Amino acid sequence: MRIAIGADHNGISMKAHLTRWLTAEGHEVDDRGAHDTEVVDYPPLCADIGRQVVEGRAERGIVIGGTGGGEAIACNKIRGIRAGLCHSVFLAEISSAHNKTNVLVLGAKVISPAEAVEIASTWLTTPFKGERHQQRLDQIAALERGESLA
Ligand SMILES: O=C(CO)[C@H](O)[C@H](O)COP(=O)(O)O
Repeated sequence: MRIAIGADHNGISMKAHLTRWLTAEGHEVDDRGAHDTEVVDYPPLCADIGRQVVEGRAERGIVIGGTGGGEAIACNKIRGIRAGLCHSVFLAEISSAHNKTNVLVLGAKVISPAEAVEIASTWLTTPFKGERHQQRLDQIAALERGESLA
């Protein structure tokens, strides 16, 4: 799978760890930065990763921050992105099975690199369940288009 990965200054080392693992698993990884621990703002990075996905240059994206909360908010501002902040294997499973997330967000201050690998592995391999969950994704897409569901 083609995966675009990015991290702010808090996630550099976790990004390197995940990139090594993803590459060893046979994925094609595009490391979009940051490339050092100089303090950076994460919204431009989130926008870049999101656009890589919605414009088809990557099938999935992974973004790493300190906690990942702001990164998830920023990624979800990009039309077509469904970003899930997952700090457990269970959340990663539901994020793929129910939410069909196309960006995984992680917090390097919250989980270990080994946990990040387990979470990413589950997120990448869990299939979307469709059915009633597709109906909800359709409703989210309508919200994104500015439609009122009420
Ligand atoms: O996780 C994050 C947002 O949710 C960021 O990584 C975090 O807010 C960056 O903060 P700082 O510049 O103090 O390292």
